Amino acid sequence: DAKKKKVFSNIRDNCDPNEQWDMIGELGDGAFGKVYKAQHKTTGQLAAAKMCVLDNEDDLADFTVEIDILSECRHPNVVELHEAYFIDNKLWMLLEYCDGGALDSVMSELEKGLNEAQIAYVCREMCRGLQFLHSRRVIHRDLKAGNVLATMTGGVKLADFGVSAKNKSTLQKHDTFIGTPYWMAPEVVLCETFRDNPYDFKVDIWSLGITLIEFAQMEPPNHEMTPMRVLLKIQKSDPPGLDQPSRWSKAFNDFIAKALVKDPEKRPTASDLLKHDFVSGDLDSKPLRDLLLEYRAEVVEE
Ligand SMILES: COc1ccc(Nc2ncnc(-c3cccnc3Nc3cc(NC(=O)c4cccc(C(F)(F)F)c4)ccc3C)n2)cc1
Repeated sequence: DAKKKKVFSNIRDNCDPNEQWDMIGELGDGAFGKVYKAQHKTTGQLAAAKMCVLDNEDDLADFTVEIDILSECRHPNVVELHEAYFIDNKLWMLLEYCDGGALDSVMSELEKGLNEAQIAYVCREMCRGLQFLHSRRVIHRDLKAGNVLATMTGGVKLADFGVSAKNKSTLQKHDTFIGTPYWMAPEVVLCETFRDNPYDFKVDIWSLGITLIEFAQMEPPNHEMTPMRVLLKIQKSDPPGLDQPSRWSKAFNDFIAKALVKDPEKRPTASDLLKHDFVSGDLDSKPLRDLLLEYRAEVVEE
């Protein structure tokens, strides 16, 4: 039938990825199954391979939303899907391997936040990724340092390892699912987002602002509070800012203030923010590449 046909449009049916790829290491054990570091047997290309066991066909339908998004959203600042396979009730997704890892791991391994030059460069790349996703009517909904991947050549890629809105329906079947609240926009906390609300995509702009504070301070605002307390605080309080504003430039403080506007209609778009002087200068990837070399040295040492 048409639906089944559609489901297999981006997926290789009944091909075994292990024929073309060697699993050479483990990258994580996600909510939906294992993630491996994989190497192509002939080209040597590296990939991150996620294998999910699907107990029935309609779970497959949920995962094809993610595959459709990744297949349609090809952009330098969005993680790239190489292949998807479906065999023996197992769904495999192989993505380009980002050899710098996720930026929250970099900060926790080095036990320090990013400096302003690194933050400005990463911020510009994230805004470009968001501008692209939003132009494709895709809302990320779970932006945070843990969902930003880097490459040793200075690439910055938006990813989504959690169980975000794309697969939310799977989770809502079992229980109500609320993501980590620290990065959550006020309108999400107040459940003011409703069907085809034209400002829904603005939730990513708020989370971007919170993620910039996370890059600067290693943790998002209110990280010391329980998730429930944070939900109340976000909707009640004025927008957060940097703990020590004087340590940072006026442009950085101003960019955060612009992104963290409580009213989504007044909050700027990613395109608006790309004109801000915090990210419109001549930004270089070198500060970020140097940080990743430091991180690699640390990790290799262990
Ligand atoms: C621990 O050290 C490392 C070192 C390198 C890496 N590099 C790396 N590179 C690429 N992917 C991954 C990865 C790690 C753990 C789990 N999943 C990963 N990638 C991945 C992402 C996805 N999906 C998305 O990123 C995604 C899903 C929905 C929407 C979107 C977006 F909106 F951003 F486009 C993105 C699907 C399958 C996989 C294997 N990890 C990670 C950890």
